[in-house]
Amino acid sequence: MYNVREWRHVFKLDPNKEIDDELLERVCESGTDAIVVGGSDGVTLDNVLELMVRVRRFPLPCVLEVSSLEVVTPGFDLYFIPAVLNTTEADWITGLHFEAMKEYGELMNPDELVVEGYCIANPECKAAKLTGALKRPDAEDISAYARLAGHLWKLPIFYLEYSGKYGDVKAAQKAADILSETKTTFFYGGGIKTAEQAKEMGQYADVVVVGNAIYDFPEEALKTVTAVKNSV
Ligand SMILES: CC(C)=CCC/C(C)=C/CC/C(C)=C/CC/C(C)=C/CC/C(C)=C/CC/C(C)=C/CC/C(C)=C/COP(=O)(O)OP(=O)(O)O
Ligand SMILES: O=P(O)(O)OC[C@@H](O)CO
Ligand SMILES: [Mg+2]
Repeated sequence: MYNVREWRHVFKLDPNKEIDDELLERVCESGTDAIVVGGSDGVTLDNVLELMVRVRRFPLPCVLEVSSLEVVTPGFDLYFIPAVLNTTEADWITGLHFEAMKEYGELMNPDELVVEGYCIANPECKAAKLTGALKRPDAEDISAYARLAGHLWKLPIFYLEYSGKYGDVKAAQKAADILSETKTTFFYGGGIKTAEQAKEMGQYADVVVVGNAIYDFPEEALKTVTAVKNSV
């Protein structure tokens, strides 16, 4: 299932964090729709390849979320390419992407690349500090970014990112309303620690992303899959 429009839930695994074989197996066999390999610091080609090989033993899509040029490598089913909508630093919107086109343009298969319009709504998270997305967008701003991604740029994915912090449910609801009129798939990620939270965001987001909870609260994290899939 390589069409993100059909997904409801993904686990994001951080190559810079340890996960044992038993937990990895439970994560990959949980019924989640895909594994996204990504993180914003300490991500190297070595730890990306190591995790890719381990995830590849399981029959579900394995996606690399490209956070630096160093980790671009063949072998994944899909490549998610973040472009940060709410930064003024051009490197994170088109700059590194331009460098990537120069370096990998002739090698890449465009069908495997999926652009994510990122709205980073937690200015304290690492990705916000890295990319200079330091102004907290309010619900109205988030709606405007959803319109930018969905109506104007017609991106495949709008990603409302609260990395590490549970987000504003009303803002997610408004973004969902806007994106429901478009072909853009709405990803929500950030701070989901319980099945209840996953279910709540799953009412609005097309795809719910669970990251840190896998490492911090694995039993609860595993329950988020059915919670999202059973929500409307
Ligand atoms: C044959 C071959 C080589 C094929 C490959 C084809 C290919 C993939 C070509 C590259 C195409 C391309 C356009 C690449 C883009 C290059 C690039 C570096 C773009 C910039 C991306 C970007 C904006 C990064 C900023 C950081 C960011 C938004 C990361 C997203 C992930 C994220 C937010 C993780 C959360 O971080 P985490 O570490 O989990 O944080 P916590 O510790 O707080 O949890
Ligand atoms: O790690 P958490 O807070 O679950 O966030 C998931 C993902 O959106 C991070 O990019
Ligand atoms: Mg993380």
